[in-house]
Amino acid sequence: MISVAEALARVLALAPQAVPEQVALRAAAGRVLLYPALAQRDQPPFAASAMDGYAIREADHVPGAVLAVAGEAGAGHGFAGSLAPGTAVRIFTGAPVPAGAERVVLQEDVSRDGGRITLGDKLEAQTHIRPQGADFRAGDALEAPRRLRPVELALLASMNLPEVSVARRPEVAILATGDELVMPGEDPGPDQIIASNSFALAAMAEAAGARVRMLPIARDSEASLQQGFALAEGADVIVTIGGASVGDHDLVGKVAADLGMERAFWKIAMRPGKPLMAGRLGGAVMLGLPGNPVSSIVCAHLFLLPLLAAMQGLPGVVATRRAVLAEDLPANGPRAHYMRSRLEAGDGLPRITPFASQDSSRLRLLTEAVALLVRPAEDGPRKAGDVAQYITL
Ligand SMILES: Nc1nc2c(c(=O)[nH]1)N[C@H]1C(S)=C(S)[C@@H](COP(=O)(O)OP(=O)(O)OC[C@H]3O[C@@H](n4cnc5c(N)ncnc54)[C@H](O)[C@@H]3O)O[C@H]1N2
Ligand code: MOO
Repeated sequence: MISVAEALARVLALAPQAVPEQVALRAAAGRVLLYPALAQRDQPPFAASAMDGYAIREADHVPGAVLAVAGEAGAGHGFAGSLAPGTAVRIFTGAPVPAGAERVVLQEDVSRDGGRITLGDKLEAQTHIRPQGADFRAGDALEAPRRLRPVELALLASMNLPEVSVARRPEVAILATGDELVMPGEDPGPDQIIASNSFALAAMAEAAGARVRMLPIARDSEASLQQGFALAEGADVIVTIGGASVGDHDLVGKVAADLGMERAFWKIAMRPGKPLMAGRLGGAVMLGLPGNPVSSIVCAHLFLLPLLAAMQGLPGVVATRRAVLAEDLPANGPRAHYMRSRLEAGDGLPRITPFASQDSSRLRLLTEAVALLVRPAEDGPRKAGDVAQYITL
């Protein structure tokens, strides 16, 4: 059995390059910007007032100075002339600062009498002027690749970019397999259970930028699985659930191989998730996830999400963080163990406690977990207080 790191490297080696597509800014939320986006103009495009008040010359900035108000500058409507000595221009937040003006005094700090203002006794050091290009200059880049959050959309808009080049969303086909499965809301027979994993996997894939095609459940027969794979035609990633192990009804690997799947691996030194398989099937990457709900979801965190990231031009990494063990742990076996755990605040690093049961069928327990404690294969016994790695769920 190969290690988790080797398995991830082989999965990422299957990832095709990101395909660029041009989309309107309104459709770009959550998408991955593939190339640096260059500002088309300075922002602000002119020296702008940061406050409502009066634009004046530096030489006139003396306590008690009396200045004649020569005109007005509003946001969107600048003052046409230039500011003569001994004069002020009424100015509002966002307005271009008139030529000749060197600072803005707040309206609260002056008294106005008809066409004149008198400066107060106390003067401020701040000029209340935002220099041209203070936020960014024409040609400045929003670096890529990066996933676009709301704030980046606002930045791209202010750079005057109505469209951006983002990675095409990979399409993921999800194929649950098993005679025992029915969909939620259907009428399960006495030996049946409800298919649950696909709902978590679909949501995870969509949150990672993919489009999802949820296929009808395939039965434990070669014909039904072949039909399932046929329905996955055209998808970029085919995720199967279940039928991956060694039982007589675990036919996913066989049917995929018959259809020409080039296997990258089957079985990894990992718990949960041992029977994971991966390969290339036609134009798609195939990930064969184990059926146990926790196993499939943990494998999706460790392999499907990095794969989808890589397919969109992002690094395919699983971020780990550090925590302190809240209790002693016995030595780990030959498979890396991803233990469902809770976290609590500590002094410095958080404290992590794995649940007593790590049964890979227990979804409800998984909903209580916020972290997966990573126990490397063959890790020795650990003491409370030792530092360990975890993955956030
Ligand atoms: N003799 C051995 N038996 C098993 C081994 C082994 O090495 N030797 N490995 C075990 C491990 S580890 C896992 S994990 C499971 C996974 O096996 P499969 O991938 O073949 O999964 P199934 O047998 O189809 O299902 C396992 C379990 O999960 C339920 N299931 C399946 N699909 C869904 C779904 N979409 N939603 C909810 N639940 C699902 C299924 O009913 C089974 O209870 O094999 C061990 N056996
Ligand atoms: O590897 Mo299995 O996923 O432990 O239950």
